[in-house]
Amino acid sequence: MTDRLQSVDRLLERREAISDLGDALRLLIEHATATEAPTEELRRAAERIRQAAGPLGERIRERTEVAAADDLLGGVRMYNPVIGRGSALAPPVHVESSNGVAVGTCTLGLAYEGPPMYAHGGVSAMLLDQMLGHAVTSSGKPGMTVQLDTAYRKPVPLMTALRLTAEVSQVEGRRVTAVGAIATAERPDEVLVTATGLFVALRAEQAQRLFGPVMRPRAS
Ligand SMILES: CCCCCCCC(=O)SCCNC(=O)CCNC(=O)[C@H](O)C(C)(C)COP(=O)(O)OP(=O)(O)OC[C@H]1O[C@@H](n2cnc3c(N)ncnc32)[C@H](O)[C@@H]1OP(=O)(O)O
Repeated sequence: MTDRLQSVDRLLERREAISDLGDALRLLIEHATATEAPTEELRRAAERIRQAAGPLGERIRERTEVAAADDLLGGVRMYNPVIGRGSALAPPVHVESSNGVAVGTCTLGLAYEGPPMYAHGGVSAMLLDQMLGHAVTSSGKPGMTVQLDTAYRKPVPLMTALRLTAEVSQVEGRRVTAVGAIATAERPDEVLVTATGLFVALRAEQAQRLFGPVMRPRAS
């Protein structure tokens, strides 16, 4: 096997392990949120979790370093808080996007609760920001969100399969507008939350100023 194939294998294996750890953390968070276990059990669990966290903290990256398993240009972000399989915060949303249109699916557990039984409004905004971002990126003009307007028409139910949609609606020079919505998978035409986002493609000097350190090749 060539070195390149071996390193691709190692990368895939690492991503698989990161996803597995992410699944375990999400299970932990969901159980820790939903648990009505005895107080003593909570204390024991906290101790065990601290012990498990220790070795992971022995080698950590700086803010200016991209995760070794990520591929920025290829759009692989293992720890993105919406889509990242390795992120304990991410539902995670599964997204397909092309030509300025994005469709996503996810189910939100109790950890995302705002009003009882329903999602926190900030979580809905976060999901939609990400979805609009995918639509914009897939249109070939990636940018950063400079404005996000959300309208909450009906509450988003937890523990229910959701369908998220987004599409580019306008392109004006460096400014790209996209619109999106959250519905349940069962009733995709019944809109629960909508969002309109304005994205701005960065000028080269802006990209350099904001992302200079992570754009440099990794020292081996
Ligand atoms: C697939 C991956 C999906 C990822 C999805 C997640 C997306 C995100 O969440 S991004 C993170 C959140 N966003 C940010 O942190 C961005 C913070 N903002 C900034 O850093 C700056 O506003 C920046 C660099 C984007 C643009 O710089 P700024 O100096 O504001 O604007 P500038 O470059 O001069 O001009 C851009 C244009 O946008 C306009 N603009 C900027 N902000 C706004 C705004 N809030 N409303 C309306 N127009 C605006 C400007 O007026 C200008 O218009 P024109 O070209 O017609 O004169």
